[in-house]
Amino acid sequence: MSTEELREEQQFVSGLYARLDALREEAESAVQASLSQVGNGLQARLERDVLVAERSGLLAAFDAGENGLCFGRLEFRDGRDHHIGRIGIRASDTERTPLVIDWRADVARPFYLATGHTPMGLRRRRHITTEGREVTALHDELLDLSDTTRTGHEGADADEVLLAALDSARTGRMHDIVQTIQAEQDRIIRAPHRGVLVVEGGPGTGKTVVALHRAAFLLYAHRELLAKRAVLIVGPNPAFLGYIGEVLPALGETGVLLSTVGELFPGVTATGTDTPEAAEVKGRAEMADVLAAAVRDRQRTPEPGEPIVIEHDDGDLILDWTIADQAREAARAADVPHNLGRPHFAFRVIDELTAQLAERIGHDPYGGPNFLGPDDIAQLGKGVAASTEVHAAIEELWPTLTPQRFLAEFLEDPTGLSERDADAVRRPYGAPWTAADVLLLDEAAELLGHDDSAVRAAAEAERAKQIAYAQGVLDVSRASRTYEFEDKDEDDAEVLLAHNIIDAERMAERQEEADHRSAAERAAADRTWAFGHIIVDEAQELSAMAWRLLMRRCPTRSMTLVGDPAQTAEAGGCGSWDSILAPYVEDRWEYTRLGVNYRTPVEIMDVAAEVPRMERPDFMPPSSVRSTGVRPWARRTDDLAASVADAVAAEAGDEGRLAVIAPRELHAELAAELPGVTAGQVPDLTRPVVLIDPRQAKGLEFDTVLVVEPARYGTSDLYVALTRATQRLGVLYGDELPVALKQVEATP
Ligand SMILES: Nc1ncnc2c1ncn2[C@@H]1O[C@H](COP(=O)(O)OP(=O)(O)OP(=O)(O)O)[C@@H](O)[C@H]1O
Repeated sequence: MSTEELREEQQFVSGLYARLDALREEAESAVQASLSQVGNGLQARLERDVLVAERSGLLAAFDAGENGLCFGRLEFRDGRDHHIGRIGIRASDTERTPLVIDWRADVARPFYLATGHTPMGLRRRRHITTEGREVTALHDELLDLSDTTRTGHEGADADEVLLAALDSARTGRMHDIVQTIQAEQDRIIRAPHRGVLVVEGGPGTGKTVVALHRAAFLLYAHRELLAKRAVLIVGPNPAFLGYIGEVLPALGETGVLLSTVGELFPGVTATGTDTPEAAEVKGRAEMADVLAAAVRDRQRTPEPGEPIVIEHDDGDLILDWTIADQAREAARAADVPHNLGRPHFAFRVIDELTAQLAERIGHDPYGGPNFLGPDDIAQLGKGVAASTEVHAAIEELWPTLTPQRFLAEFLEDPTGLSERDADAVRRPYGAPWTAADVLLLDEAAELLGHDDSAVRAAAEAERAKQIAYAQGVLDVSRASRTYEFEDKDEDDAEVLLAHNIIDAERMAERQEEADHRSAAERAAADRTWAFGHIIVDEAQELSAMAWRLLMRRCPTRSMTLVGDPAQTAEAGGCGSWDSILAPYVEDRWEYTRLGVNYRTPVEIMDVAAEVPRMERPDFMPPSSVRSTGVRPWARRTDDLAASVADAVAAEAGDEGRLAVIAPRELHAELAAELPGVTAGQVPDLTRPVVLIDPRQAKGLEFDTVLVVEPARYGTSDLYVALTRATQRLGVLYGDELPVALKQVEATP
């Protein structure tokens, strides 16, 4: 191995870190300086906020660069020579020479795609492995086979770097894969952002990690749009979101909101749980019609012949069926949500009651015209409109409803459902909200609408004021040149932030953002937010009502959906991509498949595949990239807790993570024998031993997995549980072993 090459590369990388330090220092002192700036009034504050916001974005990216800043090098046949890194950095010379190219730039693509067959102009591709700031290894691949020069770092196996990554001990947090993205994954990561892209693949094929890198790529390629509108990533549960939460920050990206669907109704925290039956009913597409009908039911009339009699200073007002029915028809004809229809209803009722009063008061007993003129009638109308009794009657017939009140009342006494379904969802008023309720609350919010015209008008006026103000600031700044908006390292900013001009509108937006929150935070607090792109993981689990909610959050339908129908566990999960997508985009969506399993070694995958094969004999799992030579084992026991504890002691290594996957009803008993174990709804996955149930295991991975009482799981839950291990799998049971696992029992 040539130490000279290693030394040269180390020199380059050290220089790169020195530049990173200088840039970071510059950004930090700019932030400090502007924070301590005591300027005069609003203008100074605005300048300061803009600067701090921009520099903080830079700082996040610089921090991301700290680990694995540079991991590759491309030497082209035409003499071009580029280093590839986690972020792009330029030199401080006048040309702003690129020192390291962002992995997302086009020029970096051959790093992931070039092969001996299609070298894409490359002569040599180098993988640079670092620990901290130290270069520890180089792996070279010669793509131009006619080239006879050698560096001494040519590996026997081009996949050495990939295999080392796959074999490494797990930490309880997902890591990025920028160094080893595979060609089939790269194509998905960089696919055009418009429209719906479906990514299907078996366990461990990298669906999640690819989706996250796609988010990073899209934020890079469409920064102006996506930084403003934010990207939403939807995952199945909070533990999973914690597991994947560090990938994007490690890539320098923070403009992303990670959420479960159940967290997408601001102001509501779902703490309750549904029975599987209730969740299934609540997730059905027909719930949209059921709720719409329930809203119409709240638009009432008095019974014919039983009018509401309203006492009024000028005599009783009779609100009968005819008046209410006509007012209701008029309000419904306006074709607006319920709460916005209420003023139409109220207007009609007040009008009719006023006419009634005028008829009575101004009536000419001798048959002449009414005594009252238009002014008198208008005066009467004002009196009717001001009457609290009249308003109470209107409220009774067409109440103003919040989604929460409407849904709580509906669930207390469900209408429009079969008796069995109604029994499944019925529950007392005020019971805690569940994740499936959130879908119904969102639907209800659409049906009910919110009369916020006054609030919106005020917000628009405020925004216009801010734009005018920002324009003034820009004019002054241009004239006096007392401060610079442009980054001194503007080209770096171009690489990192893709901006260089601040216009008045953007500046006004910045001002709005600066005092409070990022786009992602604002999106989290706004039910009507339209995201720039939505990525849905474990998409096969979402119900029809969940899809309605998500589609409302993404009117442009710029979405990436990843999932594996064979891992569908929820009864309400949608069957096929077709049935999910047809109502929204018909057949205008792209489908792609990932076929290689990077997680589970072939020994474990062979066992796991038997499970779905029981139901579908032609089932083909993704092919595993690795083989460990370690076969899974199964053991029968009369003392489950003690045997699990023994197995944990025997299997847990010094490094890495072990998961005991067991039915929830056994958790207390097992945890008692496992000191230091982490369990519960959101277990700390970074701890060495974790106790979870099969549903919680979704999307996660561990070095070693012990599956307990597998006969108690459904097919897909068992398949998920068996495919979580990167190294070793053991099965412990007291009841019985499912037929699909009989072959494992035979192993010693
Ligand atoms: N190109 C790659 N380089 C290094 N590691 C990779 C690569 N692709 C996937 N992996 C690793 O493989 C493992 C499985 O990836 P991931 O969790 O994204 O798979 P998945 O398809 O979402 O699986 P599941 O459906 O079982 O949840 C992760 O540890 C991931 O980092």
